[in-house]
Amino acid sequence: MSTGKPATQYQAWKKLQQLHSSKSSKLVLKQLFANDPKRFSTFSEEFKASSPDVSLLLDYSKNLIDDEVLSTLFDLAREASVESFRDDMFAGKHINTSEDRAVLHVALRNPPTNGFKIDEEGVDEVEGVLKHIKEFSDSVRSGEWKGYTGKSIDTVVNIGIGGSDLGPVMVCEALKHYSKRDLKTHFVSNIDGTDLAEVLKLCNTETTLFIIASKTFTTQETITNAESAKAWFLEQAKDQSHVAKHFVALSTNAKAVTAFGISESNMFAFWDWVGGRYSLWSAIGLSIALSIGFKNFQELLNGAHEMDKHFKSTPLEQNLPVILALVGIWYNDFYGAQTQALLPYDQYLKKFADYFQQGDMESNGKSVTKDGSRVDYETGPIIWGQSGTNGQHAFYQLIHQGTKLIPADFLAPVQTLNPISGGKHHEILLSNFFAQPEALAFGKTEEEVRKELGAEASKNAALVKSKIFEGNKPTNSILFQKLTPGTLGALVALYEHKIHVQGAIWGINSYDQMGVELGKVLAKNILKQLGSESDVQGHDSSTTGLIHYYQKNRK
Ligand SMILES: O=P(O)(O)OC[C@H]1O[C@@H](O)[C@H](O)[C@@H](O)[C@@H]1O
Repeated sequence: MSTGKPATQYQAWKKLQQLHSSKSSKLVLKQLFANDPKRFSTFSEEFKASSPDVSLLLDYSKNLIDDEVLSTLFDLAREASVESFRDDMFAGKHINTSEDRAVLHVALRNPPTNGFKIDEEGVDEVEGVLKHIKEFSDSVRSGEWKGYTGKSIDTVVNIGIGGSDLGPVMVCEALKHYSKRDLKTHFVSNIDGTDLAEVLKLCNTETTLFIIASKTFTTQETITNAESAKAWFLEQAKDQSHVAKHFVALSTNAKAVTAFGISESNMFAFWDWVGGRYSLWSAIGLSIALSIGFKNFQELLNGAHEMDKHFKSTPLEQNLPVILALVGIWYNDFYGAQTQALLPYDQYLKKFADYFQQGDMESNGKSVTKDGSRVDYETGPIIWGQSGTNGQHAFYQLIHQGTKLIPADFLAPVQTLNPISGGKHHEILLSNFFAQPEALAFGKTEEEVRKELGAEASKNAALVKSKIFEGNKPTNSILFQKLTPGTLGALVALYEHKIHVQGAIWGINSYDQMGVELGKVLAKNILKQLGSESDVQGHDSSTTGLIHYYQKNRK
C-alpha cells in the first residue's frame, strides 16, 4: 500500500524544500547545458517495446534539475513506497480504499499467456469479453450484422459521458488513419439536446447502431440521451423487437441494462475494478474496435501492456512514468506551478489533453489523504493543451513571456502518417517541435535583442524589454516513432502510470471521484423544483434568483 502519509512528512520532501531554496536560482538551463556536454544523454531514456513499431524517447534534460535534485526525487519515491504501491495495483489489492476496490485496468491489456492470475471477480472473463468484442465488431464491419430492414450498419453512435466517452473519442480521433472510412462514428455525451439532435440529423434508423456506454448505467445524461435515441429509432422502426439489432450496452450493471430494454446477449460487460477514466481498454472500447478493427484494438492493448511491463520492472531511475511524475512534482510542489501543458505535435492527438484532463484531474484533484487528513501541499495540476502548431499561434505567448511557470510536455512522431508534399509539412512541424522547447529553455538575452535591433535599441528601451525571452522554462520532449495503435497504447499507459505515481506520493486516492457527486445531487433536487416558482425552496438568494429569472423568461 502507499503510505497514505502526508507528503510533507517525508525526509526527502524536506530536503527538496531546502534544495529549492538553496539552489533554484542556480538551476539555470543555459548554464547546466554549458557545464555538462553529456546532459542530454544523462537525462533521456528510450523505451522499446517488443514490437519494433513501438518505441519512444523521453528527453527530460530541459528540466530545472541536477543530479542532486533528481536523486532526492527518487528518494522521495522510495520513501513514499511507490514501488510497493505499484506492485499492489498489479496484484489486485484494493488500493481504491474509499470504495474498497481493486484497480486493474492493467489486467485488461494483459495477454492471457502472461499468467496474470488475480482472485477478483471478472478477471477471468476479460478474454471472453474481448472475444465478444471481436465477433461483434467483425460482424458489423463486414456488413454481416443487419439492421431491422436487412441493411448493413454504416453509422455508429456512442452515447456515454466522462470515461465512457473521452477515451473512445480520443482514440478514434488519434487512430483515424486506421479507421474504416465507410463506417462513421459519432459520440454523444452532453445532456444538452443539441448534442443528440445534431448527431441524429446525420443518422438513418435502418443503418445506425447505438452503443450505450455507461459503467453504472445510471448516469442521468447517458440514460436520458439513450432513451431519446430509442424513441427516435422506434418512431421509424415501430417494433420494439428491432431494438436488439440497433442498441448494445457497455456496462457493469446487467440489471439496469435489461431494464432499459437491451438483452444481456447485447451487453458487453466490465467490472467495478475498471475506473471510468481508465476504461477505454475494456468493453468501453467497443466503438474503437468498430472503427479501427479488432486487430488494431488488440495492438492498442498490447502497446499499453508493454508500458505496464516497463513500469512494473524498470528501476525507478530509468522508469519513464516515474521520471515524468517526479519532475512534475518538483514544479507542482516546490516551484508552485499550477498547471501542466500537454502539447502534441501530431494532429491526430488533438484530443490528448482533453482526455487527460479527466484522467489526471479527476484522479489527483483531491485535498485529503487516504487517511482523511487535509493536505498542506499542492496535489494534481490543471491539465490543458492542444496540438502544435495551433497552440503556438494562440497561447504560447504566455508560456514564453508571461508571469507563470508552465511546465510543458512536447510530443511528436518521428514519422508522419501523411507525408504530403514530399514530407515538407512534417519537416516544418518537427522544426517547430524542436524549436519551441529550445526557445523556452534558452530564451533571448537583452544583449541579443539589442544586437538585433541595432540603432533602434537605444531609442526604444521598452521595445528592447518586450523582446527579451527570459528562458529557463522547463519542458519534456517525447519523440515516438509513428502513431500506431501500439504506440498510442504505450503513450496513454505512460501518463496513466505517471498519475498513479504522483497520487502515491501525495498520499491521496487517485481512483475515486467523490468531487463529482454534490453537483449531481443538487441538480436532481433543482430539476424537481423547476415547475413553478413556489416550488423553489432551500437555496441561497443567488441560486433562487437565477432559477426565478429562468422561470419568468422561459417560453
Ligand atoms: O460510465 P458512467 O457510469 O456513465 O459514468 C460516466 C462518468 O460519470 C462521472 O460522474 C464520473 O465522474 C466519471 O468518472 C465517469 O466516467
